[in-house]
Parts: sequence; C-alpha cells; structure tokens
Amino acid sequence: MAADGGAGAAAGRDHESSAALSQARADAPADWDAVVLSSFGGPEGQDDVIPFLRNVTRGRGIPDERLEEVATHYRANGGVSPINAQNRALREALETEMRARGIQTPILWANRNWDPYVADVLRQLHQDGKDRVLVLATSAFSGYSSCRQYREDYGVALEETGLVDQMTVRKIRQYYDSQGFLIPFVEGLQTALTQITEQEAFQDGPVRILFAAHSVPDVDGLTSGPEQMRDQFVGGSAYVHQLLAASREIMNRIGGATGETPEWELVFQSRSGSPKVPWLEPDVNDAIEKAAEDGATGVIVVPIGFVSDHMEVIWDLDTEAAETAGEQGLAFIRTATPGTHPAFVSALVDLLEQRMVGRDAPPRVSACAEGTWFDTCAAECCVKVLRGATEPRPTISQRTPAEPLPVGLDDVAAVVQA
Ligand SMILES: CC1=C(CCC(=O)O)c2cc3nc(cc4[nH]c(cc5[nH]c(cc1n2)c(C)c5CCC(=O)O)c(CCC(=O)O)c4C)C(CCC(=O)O)=C3C
Ligand SMILES: [Fe+2]
Repeated sequence: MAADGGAGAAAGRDHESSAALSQARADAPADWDAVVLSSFGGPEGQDDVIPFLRNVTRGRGIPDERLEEVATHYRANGGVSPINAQNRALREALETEMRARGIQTPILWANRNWDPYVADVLRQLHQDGKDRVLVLATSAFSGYSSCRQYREDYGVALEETGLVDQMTVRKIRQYYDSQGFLIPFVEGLQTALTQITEQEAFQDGPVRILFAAHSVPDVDGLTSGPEQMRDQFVGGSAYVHQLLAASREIMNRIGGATGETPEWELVFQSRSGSPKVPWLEPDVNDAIEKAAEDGATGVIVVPIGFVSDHMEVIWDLDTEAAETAGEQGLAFIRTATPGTHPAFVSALVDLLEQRMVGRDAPPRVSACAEGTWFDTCAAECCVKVLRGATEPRPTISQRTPAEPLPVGLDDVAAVVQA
C-alpha cells in the first residue's frame, strides 16, 4: 500500500514537472496561413534517379561507388522511391484530420531533394499572400539529418528567394516521444511476436528485437541536441538517447503479454560516406549475425528511425537484412512504420494544434522523456558546418545564444518568470 502510494505520488509529481518543462519549451501559439509537410523527396522514374542522388549528396563527399550502389536500389523499383506516394497519402490524411477538427488552414507538401522543392513552395505561398508558415517534417528524432537540416532547408530557401523579411516560417518540434508515434510500433511488434512463431525457420528458442535507425557519422551523433544537455544524454548524443528512450518505451508497453521479455537492442543501418569515417554501430546485419551466434532463432526488426516504408526500409531491411537473417537460418519480421496510422496522424495534428492560437489544443505529453522537445532549438543544436564553408547555414526555428534554454526542471521557474 505505502509503496504503491509513494510510487503513485512520485509519478504524479513527474507528470506535473514534465508538463511544466514541456510548457517552458513551447513557443506561444500564433496565427498561421499554411502548413507545409516537409520531407526528403525521391525519384519518380528512372530518369530522375541520378539527378535526385546528385541533389542529395551535393557537397557531402559521398563516394561515387556508393551512389551507384544506391541507384541500383531505386532502379530495381522502376526508378521510383515509395516515399512520395507515402507523403501524398500522409498529407491527405492530415488534411482530413485537420478538417474534422475544424482547422481550415491549407496543408501543402515540399521536399529537400525533389519536386515540389521548398523554395518553389515558399514562393507560391508568398504570391498567394500566405506568409506565416508552419513546417511539419517527416522525421521524429533530433540530429543534423533529421532536424537541423530541415530547418536549414527553409533558412536557405528564404535567402535564395529573397523572402527572409516577408515570411515567418517555423518548424514543429521533434516528436519521437509522442504516444501516437509509438503506438504503431507497439502494435506492429505485438503482432510480429505472435507471427514469428509461425514461420518455418522459427524453432522454439529466443527471439531478439532489433530497433533500427539510420546510421550517421559519430560526430553528427555527438553534436545532436543542445550543448548544455549533452551530459544528460546516453553517450552524449541526443539522437541515440531519444532512440533508446522510444525503444525502451515500446518494450515497456509490450511487456507482460508473453511472460518473459525478449532481449532488445538499438542498431543502425544504411551507412554511407568514407569507410575511414566512423558511423554509429552496430550495423543491423552484424547484429543479426550476432543474434544467431548467441542462439536466437528469430529476429524482429522495428524500424524506429523511420516514419514510412521508404527505400531505406524496403531495401536495407526488407531485402538486405532479411537476406542476412535467411543466411543465418533465422526467422525474420520487419514491423510496420507509422505511415498513415490514425494514432500517428492524430498525434501530428495535435502538434499543429498546439502551435495554433485560439484552439483548445490537446496538452503536450511526453510518453518517454522528461519533457517534450523544444519548439525553437538552441543556436548550436545539431550544428554542422558543411565542407568548404566557415559557418553553419541559415536556419529557421532557432534561438539566439542569449535566449534562455529550459534544459531541465531547475530552469523552468526562471523561464516561466522571464
Ligand atoms: C538520419 C537520416 C534519416 C532519417 C531522418 C529523415 O527521414 O530525414 C535519413 C532519411 C532518408 N535518407 C534517404 C535517402 C538517402 N540518404 C542518403 C545519405 C545520408 N542519409 C543520412 C542520414 C539520414 N537519412 C546521412 C548522414 C547520409 C549521408 C550524406 C548526408 O549527410 O546527407 C542518400 C545518399 C546515398 C547514401 O549514402 O545512401 C540517400 C539516397 C531517404 C529517402 C529514401 C527514399 O527515397 O525512399 C530518407 C527518408
Ligand atoms: Fe539518408
């Protein structure tokens, strides 16, 4: 009784302080003329493949052999990346959910690496008199590729179009800790745990769960998140810390049903760049071999780092990782990504609503962190100076170094008072 009461009270306090921290990291709600769903982009036919890959790798030192290898993944799929169809579907699902909630704001779609490009969409919005724009990116975690680069897409496009002074563009925060992002993975994993036992390769032995995310250079991992918080992160990396937090929360929600909890680990995939540069490990294929060595009879790969079944998921996991598992005689399942799962769509519209003035928005709730992430990032958050440059590129949604950064609960009171 006493222990329960204590735990309950502590949980209650945690909830309150988490809410306070979330609030301290929030921007004031405002009026917006448009929302832009912002993504990576992908080729829509064989002729697009090379120009697309040039766009992706412009100025980033990816070796030609890697480009040719990646081109074959797209070629095998008719030169089409599945990502565009998935983003069109997500945009429509978001629009439907917004209208159902009485939000009439238009929602458009723009990409970093393929048509419709960010700069073109901004130009069009400005022409239509829509100068206050809220950006929602298809990436849940902190990091250069997954957050800051989306902010740069808009910072650079505003400069390129000469619209810096005319338009106000802000980005929605990272949402790896939102319940609606986690639920599709929980459901997928639950289903997979049952289904894997029906596979021929499965023998009555342990299953290992591999949470897979995109690898990034070690340095990108170590510069993710604000500098003042790095000592709070596992391995000093916000990217790794958040991936672990989300994976752990999914495992917590699985627990119980099967009696014993399967072993799980965080793994990485799709590395590129020079082999001399260290990237986050272990690679998913090495982890599968290790699982076999350790006596597992099946692996379930949960693509925690991705919101839809794009090329890196269907090639690097469904093709390559599945093959590795086959060679090891292991049963294998890759679970679903959030895609247009209603819980995910609803969570994304919650994020939008929280930024809109005059709405009774759902509260900011973090399912697996101390507080939800920053609406406006620290100046040096996930910073990267590209080759040949002396300064980071322009961004949106960034604090000046002087603006207070509510890092932990101790800062909340100070920020709320300010
Ligand atoms: C963290 C992360 C995410 C997740 C967050 C997010 O979703 O944004 C992500 C997503 C994606 N990455 C994608 C494709 C590619 N990424 C590349 C290259 C790179 N990715 C990196 C990281 C990430 N990438 C990095 C550090 C590089 C090295 C060069 C650089 O610093 O940029 C290359 C070049 C060739 C290669 O090296 O593979 C390609 C073709 C697609 C589209 C797939 C489709 O078409 O369906 C998507 C959604
Ligand atoms: Fe990538």
